[in-house]
Amino acid sequence: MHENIEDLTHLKKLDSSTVLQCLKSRYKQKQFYTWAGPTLVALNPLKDVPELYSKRMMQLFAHESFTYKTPHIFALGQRTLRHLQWGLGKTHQAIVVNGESGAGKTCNALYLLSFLAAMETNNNEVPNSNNIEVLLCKSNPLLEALGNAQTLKNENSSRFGKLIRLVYLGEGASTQLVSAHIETYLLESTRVSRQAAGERNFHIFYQMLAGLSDSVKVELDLKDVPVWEIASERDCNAVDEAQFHTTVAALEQLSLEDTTNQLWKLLAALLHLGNVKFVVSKEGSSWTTDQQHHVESAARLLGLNSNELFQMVTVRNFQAGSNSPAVVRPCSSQNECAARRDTLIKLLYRLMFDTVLGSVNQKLQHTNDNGLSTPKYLCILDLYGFESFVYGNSLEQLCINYANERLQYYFTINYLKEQQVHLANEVFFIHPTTKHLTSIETGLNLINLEENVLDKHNLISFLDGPVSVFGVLNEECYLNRGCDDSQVCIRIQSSLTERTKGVKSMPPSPRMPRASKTKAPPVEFAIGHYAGLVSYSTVSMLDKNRDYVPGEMMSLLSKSKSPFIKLLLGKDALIFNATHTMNGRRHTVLAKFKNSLDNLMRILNACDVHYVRCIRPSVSEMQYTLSPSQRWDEDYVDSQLNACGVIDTIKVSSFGYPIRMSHEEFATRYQYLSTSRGDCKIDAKEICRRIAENYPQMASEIRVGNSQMYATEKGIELAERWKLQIRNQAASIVQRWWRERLRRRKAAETIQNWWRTCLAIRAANKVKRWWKKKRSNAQLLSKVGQIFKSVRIVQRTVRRWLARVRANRQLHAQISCPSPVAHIVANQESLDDSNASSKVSLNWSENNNCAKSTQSPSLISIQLSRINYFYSVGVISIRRPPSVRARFITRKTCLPFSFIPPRSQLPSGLTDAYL
Ligand SMILES: Nc1ncnc2c1ncn2[C@@H]1O[C@H](COP(=O)(O)OP(=O)(O)OP(=O)(O)O)[C@@H](O)[C@H]1O
Repeated sequence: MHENIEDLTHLKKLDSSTVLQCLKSRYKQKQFYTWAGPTLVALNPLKDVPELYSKRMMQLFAHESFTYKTPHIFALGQRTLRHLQWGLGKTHQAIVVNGESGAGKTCNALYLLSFLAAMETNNNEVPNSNNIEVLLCKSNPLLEALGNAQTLKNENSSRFGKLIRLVYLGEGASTQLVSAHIETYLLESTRVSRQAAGERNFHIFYQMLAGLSDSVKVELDLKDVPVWEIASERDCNAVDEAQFHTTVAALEQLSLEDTTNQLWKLLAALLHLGNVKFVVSKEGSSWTTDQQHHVESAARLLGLNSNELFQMVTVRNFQAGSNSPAVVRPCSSQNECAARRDTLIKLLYRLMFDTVLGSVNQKLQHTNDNGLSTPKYLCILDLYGFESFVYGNSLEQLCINYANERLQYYFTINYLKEQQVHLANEVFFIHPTTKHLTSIETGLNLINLEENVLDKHNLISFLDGPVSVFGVLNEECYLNRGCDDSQVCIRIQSSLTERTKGVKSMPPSPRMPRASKTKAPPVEFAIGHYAGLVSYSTVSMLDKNRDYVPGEMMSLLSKSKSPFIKLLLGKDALIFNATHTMNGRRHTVLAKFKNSLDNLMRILNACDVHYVRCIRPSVSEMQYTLSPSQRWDEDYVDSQLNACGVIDTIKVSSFGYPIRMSHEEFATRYQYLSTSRGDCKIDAKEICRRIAENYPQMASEIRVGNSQMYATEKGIELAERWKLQIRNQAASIVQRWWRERLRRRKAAETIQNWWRTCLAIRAANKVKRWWKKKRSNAQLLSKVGQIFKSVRIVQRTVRRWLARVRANRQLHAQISCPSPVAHIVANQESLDDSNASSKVSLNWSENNNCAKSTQSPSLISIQLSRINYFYSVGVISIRRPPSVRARFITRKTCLPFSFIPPRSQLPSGLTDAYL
């Protein structure tokens, strides 16, 4: 019965066969991921397993406690993100996904990216289409279309290396993804013009041929062409058309729809150029072609003159010195013409790839940097896998394998060796109850890395040192002395004979003629890489390394009327200049590649690196129909495990502590776990010791070393959990105390309220009483007032009456007293009488002077029978015109003082009396 455990470091027996059996039994149970200490071993299922990467799984792994138990690519993503958020180890984090071609690197990197994107949107919200994580996921199909191709090993092989740098801002849970940048390494541009048998060009060509509408094809002259030399339509497969729409959608989603048409134009031009073949002209001194229509189409699509284009491809410009005039000479052979044509095709494709990538990077650029916090990077490196073909490994394979070699060396030095040296030098504080790790105390003798590391170091210096494969190839390119392929091969072999550790004798390839029989010059050399022996062919290696772009090609392209070509060249002007060294020589492909790898290593050095080792269970074609056990090729898996150092990792990790931090950092972070917190006299190391003492459960997970603290992932998880627990307890104490305070305050307020209410009631009662009293007084007053009012009315009435009586009396008295005032006395009978005038006694002074007198009487009384008529106003004049008896002219109306009978009752002749 084989052990089936989730972490290979927990195996009782740490050897290859036990590890293999464990992985095999897990593979059969469809458990494709296994921990090897901090490293994740990912077995390629060779078929889709959607349930393994579902949204539900993402949600499960987003939950912290799940992280360190179940091996999964999401668990590694979650762990790395936690390290970034908590600031464990270095500020920046990196995940290196490596393995052979077809082992599943790209798939795992994509799942990782989608998990990180989901974590950013909290797994359930609908993300904004302009969010960085969404744009990143959208850019993937586009980059795959432009940079992936079908190879013998993998139907969707990445033909470029990719470093995705995610930029986060903020601390802890508020850490947020703000931008991203995709850096690419060495696009295999030679594939555009030529592919090995059984392989295809980049996917985009087939997608275009399968998906473009007829009208667009007519516009691009793509119709009715029997064969395309660089991307045969016959190689189109069922998924190309569907993928064409995905690529177009990705271009639209990234707002690059303007580029789409230009892209098809450029790719169509490359197809046309690829079909151009060269024949010697009739005169024999120049070149011509049978495919003039392809030249015409290519020139039209590139915005160039067709004659100039053909001329540029078939005629070379020489310049002996910078001051000497240029010499123009036709190419010496068909191959030379074809090479110049291919250079143009490769150049345009590479520029197009860089421009599209530049646009994608612009979209992913950081927009809301608040400048308050320093950015933290989470890098995902998906570099091409180790490659070794039976025949035809060339400069591309040399670069790819060199990159893998350097990554492997980095891993060996930075992880395994460092672990070993560190653990050996540290004298650990071991808790008395722990019987674990006695091997550390007695010394680390389990792994002997010395020789291994030195070997790798030698091999890398053999590849890129001053006297090395790269050295020879670069030197030959710079000297340009016309060395042929076999001379280069011999130079590589002979100049490095003393360093034969790296160069091993290589049996001739089956396809190569045997040297002994044919005496053919050697064109192959072999290198013993960490992953196996690889034979490289030097055929065309120098040309590929030189990657020469003729000046006349650049000047012709700069005359293009196409704005897209101008855009590509705008970038290339910089690239073209940058490809020249200080001494005027052009940088070779190998030199540029080494520079970019040096840069990559610098980035990785600034990061805490986590590894995903992808393992392909079988070397043969994808065997979807076979059962998992049938798909398992033990020797092949074993070689991969050994090659990528999984076995070494397991050995070191079984007693290693991947997380390290200074005593001070640990003490500050976990001081809550120490009983002596806040005591400044105790040093950080002592606090760490006390923490380790306080928690024996953590003893095997956390070690107090001489120079720093060591912890396992589990140890940190436990420490974080306890820290949280203590914080929660402290928080609940503070809350309790605070609530108690609030309750007391509330109680005091209640008492104060009650007392204030009592006081208020008392005061109110007082006011009420006073008011009552006041009101009774007021009532009394109002009664008195009413009495007074009544009294006043009575008084007024009485006074009026008295005044009237007095006036009457006065009137009577006036009448009786002789005065110059007219006194008219009339009786009723006389008035009634028709001859009244005779009876009315008008008694006034005959002298009318009184009317003029200023002393007019104040009251005139006219008695008619029993009625007295009073006129109290001064009479100005009394007249007796002949028509009436008498007329009294008064100063003002006499009405208020007079009793005026109705006119009908007035005696005739007194009509005016009341004027
Ligand atoms: N986790 C996985 N789930 C399902 N299928 C997978 C998985 N990993 C890999 N595969 C299958 O294996 C194939 C090769 O994987 P992938 O392209 O990721 O390899 P690679 O290591 O990136 O290769 P290269 O270096 O050539 O780009 C995929 O096309 C897919 O069919």
